[in-house]
Amino acid sequence: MEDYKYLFKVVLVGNAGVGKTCLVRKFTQGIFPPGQSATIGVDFMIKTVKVGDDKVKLQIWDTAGQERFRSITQSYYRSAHAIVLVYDVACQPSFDCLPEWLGEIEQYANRRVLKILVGNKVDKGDEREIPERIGQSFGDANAFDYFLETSALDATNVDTLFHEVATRLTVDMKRNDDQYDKYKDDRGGKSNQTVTLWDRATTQANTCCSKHA
Ligand SMILES: Nc1nc2c(ncn2[C@@H]2O[C@H](COP(=O)(O)OP(=O)(O)OP(=O)(O)O)[C@@H](O)[C@H]2O)c(=O)[nH]1
Repeated sequence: MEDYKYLFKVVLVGNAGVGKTCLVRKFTQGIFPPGQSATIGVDFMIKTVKVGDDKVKLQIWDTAGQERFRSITQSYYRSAHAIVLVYDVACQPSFDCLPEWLGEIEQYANRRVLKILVGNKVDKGDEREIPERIGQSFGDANAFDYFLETSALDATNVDTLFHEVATRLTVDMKRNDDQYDKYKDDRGGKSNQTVTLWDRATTQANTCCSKHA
């Protein structure tokens, strides 16, 4: 029996070079990899975090931003509980491509997916091209659940980002569990598979199992 309550799949997307791999490695391994090369296809890493008294396992999928991998990465959207869309605050084209990425999310992801917008590389200071308030208003206007700015280089908000994802998904899952329990109680303890719940089988532990280069 695995020692965690929930398993969540988190998928990072965004233009090539915005820092997706560096964010994942900073969070999972505590390092900023020197000379990080472009991701080929997809890669994943796992980290378990505590949310209150619960252990929650995050399976973090790091996708390639390059256009040529698009058909591979699209297939990872469907099973994601959260999608983290990353741009580089010092790279206007990476921000300008956000609507295109949103289109992909709408087309391929679950309608209830948690959507997080991240402006990375805030350590770049004077090189910044996208002010924080512009990122925030894009997030608000496009129904993102959460927006924040990060730096994989100096670790700004990296833990906060993934803990926020874990916390929001756990709260959501617990709410579903409560509804499920209430539903069973209402039926005198009998459950019925017609109840619509969020991907329970794959989520709950111990059940069965650059864009432009
Ligand atoms: N200054 C600064 N540089 C960063 C940061 N994060 C990543 N980088 C640099 O940006 C470049 C690209 O980083 P990656 O993590 O490979 O970017 P990616 O989004 O995974 O790129 P693809 O795998 O091609 O999609 C590397 O040279 C990193 O060193 C950051 O927070 N600050």
